[in-house]
Amino acid sequence: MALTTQSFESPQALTEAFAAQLVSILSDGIAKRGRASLVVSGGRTPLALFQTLSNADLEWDKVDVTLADERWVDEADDASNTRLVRENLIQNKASVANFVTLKTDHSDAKDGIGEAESRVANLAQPFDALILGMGEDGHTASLFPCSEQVEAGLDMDSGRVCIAVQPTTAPHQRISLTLPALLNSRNIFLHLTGESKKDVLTDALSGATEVQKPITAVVNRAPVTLMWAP
Ligand SMILES: O=C1O[C@H](COP(=O)(O)O)[C@@H](O)[C@H](O)[C@H]1O
Repeated sequence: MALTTQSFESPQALTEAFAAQLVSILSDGIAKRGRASLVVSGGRTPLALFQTLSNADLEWDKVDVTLADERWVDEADDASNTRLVRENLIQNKASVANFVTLKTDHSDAKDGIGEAESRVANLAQPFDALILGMGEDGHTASLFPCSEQVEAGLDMDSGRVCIAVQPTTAPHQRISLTLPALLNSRNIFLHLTGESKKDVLTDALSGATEVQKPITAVVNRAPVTLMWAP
């Protein structure tokens, strides 16, 4: 297990420090390789981070942004992670970034997998930075422990980059990057706020199986930096 924790006294302090680290990583990626890639998560946790990042000085026209997972809803829907990213991150100075979405026009996520994988394949990899979130059930990206697809999503030998997921304890069909696709990242962050999420992570890392708490599958295989504030 390789988890390094950076704790902050407030969500605002976390946001500022995290944004600065991401800018440094992405700038370094641009300097070394000409472009940089950032994989973000949806949900509520990254909202302030997205807003702060969107105002950061960076050669955003050389940055590719995509999502670790998406709810299979129209972009106009409040639950759309794409909408969240467009309205909060792909704004201001970051409005010129190349945002690659996972959602396709197919009505079923299973039918959109091929197209989504082709889009991701066009991005330079390994990704420079991956920001994961985590749900109270230990899911990360949309690798839900309650879903029939969790084992396939965690399969390191599947050869798949994306998977369609139907959670039974959360709304909406999903598309998610698979575990091997997520791990194909130079810098992996887990972004959590609040005591209860920290407790979930501590419990998960003290004996749960990867299928029970998919976040452990990431921490078991790669260096992960936990960015946490109360
Ligand atoms: O459904 C999702 O949940 C997780 C956690 O979201 P949060 O609202 O608790 O921050 C998120 O990481 C994932 O991208 C999202 O689709």
